[in-house]
Amino acid sequence: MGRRVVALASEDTEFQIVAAIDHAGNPLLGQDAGAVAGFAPIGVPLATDWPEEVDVVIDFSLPKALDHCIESCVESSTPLVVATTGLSDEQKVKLQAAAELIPIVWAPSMSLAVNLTMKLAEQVADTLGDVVGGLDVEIIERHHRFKADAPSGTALKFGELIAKQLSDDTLHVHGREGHTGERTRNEIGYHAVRVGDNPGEHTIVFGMLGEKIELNVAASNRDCYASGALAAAKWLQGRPKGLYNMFDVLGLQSS
Ligand SMILES: NC(=O)C1=CN([C@@H]2O[C@H](COP(=O)(O)OP(=O)(O)OC[C@H]3O[C@@H](n4cnc5c(N)ncnc54)[C@H](OP(=O)(O)O)[C@@H]3O)[C@@H](O)[C@H]2O)C=CC1
Ligand SMILES: O=C(O)C1=N[C@H](C(=O)O)C[C@H](O)C1
Repeated sequence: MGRRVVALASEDTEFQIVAAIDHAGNPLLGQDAGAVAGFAPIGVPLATDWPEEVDVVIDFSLPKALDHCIESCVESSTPLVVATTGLSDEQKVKLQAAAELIPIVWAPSMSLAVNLTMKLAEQVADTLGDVVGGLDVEIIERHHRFKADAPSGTALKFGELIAKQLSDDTLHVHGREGHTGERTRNEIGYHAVRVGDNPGEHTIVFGMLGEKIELNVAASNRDCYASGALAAAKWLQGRPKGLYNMFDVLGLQSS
């Protein structure tokens, strides 16, 4: 994702890339970030040093890298876009605490289509929550074989938003195996498929007795996430401290 963010930002005159951060063990350190992204050099080497003064930081990394990123942004009062998924509960609390000091956009998917589909999913769950015979919700996500976390942060977010529209005692069930017995009415099932270079696909199945609805949203490439993160970075400029998400950025927040 770092490569695509660099590529799209370097084509956008509103951005000036001043740093590209990776960890000390990365063999590409010292190489020009533009060239690493497959384009012309931009005069910014891949480095470990945190820049002193920047307008915004975009983080697509690993949970283990995020703590340092949050601390550095708080220390330098820099707005932050967090796209990394698979955070621990402790990290989520840390992020919330940091948002009391700096403006942060945090979202498991920066994609416009995914965020819009989340709104549709909320609407379906709200409308069908009490349907006669019951509503079964299953979330199937597909990603590339390199993905480190499962289920995807986006699948978990879909589940969280849908659960808010259903009963308070919703159970989140990850996969099924063996003699599971009948499916209960109050569970949301998650299924993580890892195949090839899939850039991300989510299918939300709302199953009833006699009919079903499926919402499917699929990326053709990863630029939807990079461009969403860049839109979030622009949107953050001049915002007060606080924790925001892509619904805020895209104007999809319900009143
Ligand atoms: N919110 C969204 O829209 C999206 C979120 N994501 C999430 O973004 C994250 C990154 O995804 P992706 O780019 O595919 O993953 P990659 O593994 O390809 O990239 C992660 C990068 O972070 C580097 N890294 C590791 N440790 C550190 C560190 N301590 N400091 C700085 N950089 C470090 C890795 O280096 P090395 O390879 O050497 O370990 C690697 O270059 C994942 O959590 C993914 O789920 C992805 C797409 C969209
Ligand atoms: O790792 C990925 O690739 C993606 N991760 C995010 C997630 O976990 O939801 C977003 C997107 O689906 C791509």
